[in-house]
Amino acid sequence: MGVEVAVHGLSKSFGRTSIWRDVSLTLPAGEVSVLLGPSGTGKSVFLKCLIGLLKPERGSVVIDDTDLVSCRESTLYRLRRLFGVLFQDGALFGSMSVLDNVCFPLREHTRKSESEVRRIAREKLELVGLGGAEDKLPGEISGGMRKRAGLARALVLEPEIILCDEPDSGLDPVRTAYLSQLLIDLNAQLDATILIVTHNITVARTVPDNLGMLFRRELVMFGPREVLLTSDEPVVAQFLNGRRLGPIGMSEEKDTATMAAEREHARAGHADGGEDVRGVVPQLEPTPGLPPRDAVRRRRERVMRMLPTLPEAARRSVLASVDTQEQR
Ligand SMILES: Nc1ncnc2c1ncn2[C@@H]1O[C@H](COP(=O)(O)OP(=O)(O)OP(=O)(O)O)[C@@H](O)[C@H]1O
Repeated sequence: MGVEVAVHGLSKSFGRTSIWRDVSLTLPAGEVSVLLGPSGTGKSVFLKCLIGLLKPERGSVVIDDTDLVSCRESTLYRLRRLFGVLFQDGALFGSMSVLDNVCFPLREHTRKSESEVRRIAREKLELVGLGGAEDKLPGEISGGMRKRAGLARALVLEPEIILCDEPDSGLDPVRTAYLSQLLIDLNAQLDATILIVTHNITVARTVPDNLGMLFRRELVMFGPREVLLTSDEPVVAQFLNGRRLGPIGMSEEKDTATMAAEREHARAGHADGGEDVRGVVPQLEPTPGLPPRDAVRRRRERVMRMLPTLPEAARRSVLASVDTQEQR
């Protein structure tokens, strides 16, 4: 099973520019979490801090009782082996075939024989539905296939934690839906802890067990999906509905005068865009034939324990989903 990642009081700046401060959240072991946030709020920087590629000024990232921020270089190297990362652009080597790209981490980090390396790489390519593309170069396959090849490469070292930086960027809605299903299927098969960074509202609504959001250099919220999906918090509600009306503007933050003017426009019947979808939509389930996700049972127990602390709307939604699960 995947491991828990406990982030406490994390702050990161570049020079005098603070990216975010005092971020605390726990990625529960083996569950799928999504981190949302407008462009430029530091989601990718957060992922890089989690794997120790960037060093935050303050705070801790604890995995298996070890703080990855303050540990020695050799310990960091060992802890990094727990992670598989899908970078935004897939980060494939353009001159290597898809198969060689996926073999790469095994050749670099293990002493496995060449036939074993190829066997594992082919197995992961099958898992992401790329069995037939192994001899192609990255430039010869579609963007969606490159994402899946990047995912196969992220999986070869059997990671316990999978980080996906905008797996949906550049994909059409249909391919995004396939990728979302793939992530849920992988979670059912591997039981790894997964964190997905995205702007995509549909992914945020349908994939994760837990949702969080970064805005104005802070973690606005993080918790069970029902909490954010039923939240009236203006930033969260605006983002999850893709509306112009609200605190988030084109360059991240709006002043009060702009917000007031936009409210007037909306009152006068000017369309605001957005979907205005409210409430908790059903979460994706593994493809029929795959095992059920163990995370669902563990999460149910965990969320039931925290039920008294949740807002009323979230509580009702959790109880309704528990009823549905029990009726099956
Ligand atoms: N190595 C770096 N040195 C200096 N500034 C950086 C560095 N890496 C990122 N930044 C800055 O940190 C901020 C957050 O960047 P980041 O890529 O994490 O945002 P993001 O939320 O992932 O954005 P997007 O959704 O558009 O990908 C940006 O202003 C970026 O310019």
